[in-house]
Amino acid sequence: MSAKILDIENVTVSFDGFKALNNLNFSMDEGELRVIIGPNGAGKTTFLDVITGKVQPTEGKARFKGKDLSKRSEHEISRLGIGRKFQTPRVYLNLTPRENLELSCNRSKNVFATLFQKLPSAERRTVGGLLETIGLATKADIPAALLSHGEKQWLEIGMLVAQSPDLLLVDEPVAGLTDEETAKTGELLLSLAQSHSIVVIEHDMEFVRQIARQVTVLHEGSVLCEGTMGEVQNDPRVIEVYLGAQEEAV
Ligand SMILES: Nc1ncnc2c1ncn2[C@@H]1O[C@H](COP(=O)(O)OP(=O)(O)OP(=O)(O)O)[C@@H](O)[C@H]1O
Repeated sequence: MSAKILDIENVTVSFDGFKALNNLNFSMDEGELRVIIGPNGAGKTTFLDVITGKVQPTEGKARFKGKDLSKRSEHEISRLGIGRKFQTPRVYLNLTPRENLELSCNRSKNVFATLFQKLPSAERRTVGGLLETIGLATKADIPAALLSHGEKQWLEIGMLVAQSPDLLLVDEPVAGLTDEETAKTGELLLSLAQSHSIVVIEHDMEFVRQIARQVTVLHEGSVLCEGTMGEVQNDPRVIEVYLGAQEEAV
């Protein structure tokens, strides 16, 4: 039996009686890349909030590598090895991509120490490798403010990876990106999936098709169905609550 990196058991989250998650059960193996889709309000963000400790379950348990996450702070959970990428990039715009990555490699030191002290050679190599991985080697030393929206997203993904998490949670990484940037983001996540477990939330179906192996569909706070992209997109329940509505909107 392979180890479960995430195990969510009968989790309910109530906001004043409204169940944003409703008896949700979900598990994921170590090394998996899982895409989560579902209509607006299905509970996708709340699901990530439970994993990162931002929201506590009203009922049920969330476990990471067998460790109960309840009553742990967001900071503690991040130190256990869970990194989260929010929808809008959070990079230091006045610093260069290299400096942003150096800071992330070295969270325990303060900003000035990181910027003005020489990094140990192993860390310099890591930053160099990360700049290659995220496709920003040629823009490593310009202010991050000059990067495109897509490049800022890749930089933030790189900053997350620099902290060596075992599990990456990535919320709508291609919203607002060009088609070319979207395809490159897919390649980046697929390459990171070789060495990390990753959960991606996304609405862009082209992108989901590009990266998805296993897809979980959330609806009204519960798992509606799970399977390969082919299985999920032909499931009449998914077409009814999600994909059908998406096509009408196009
Ligand atoms: N703090 C809160 N207080 C009250 N209701 C909330 C709170 N957070 C979320 N909700 C409600 O819970 C439901 C699930 O929200 P959530 O943001 O998790 O959905 P989602 O699937 O991420 O949606 P979207 O695709 O629009 O981002 C929504 O109806 C939302 O209004």
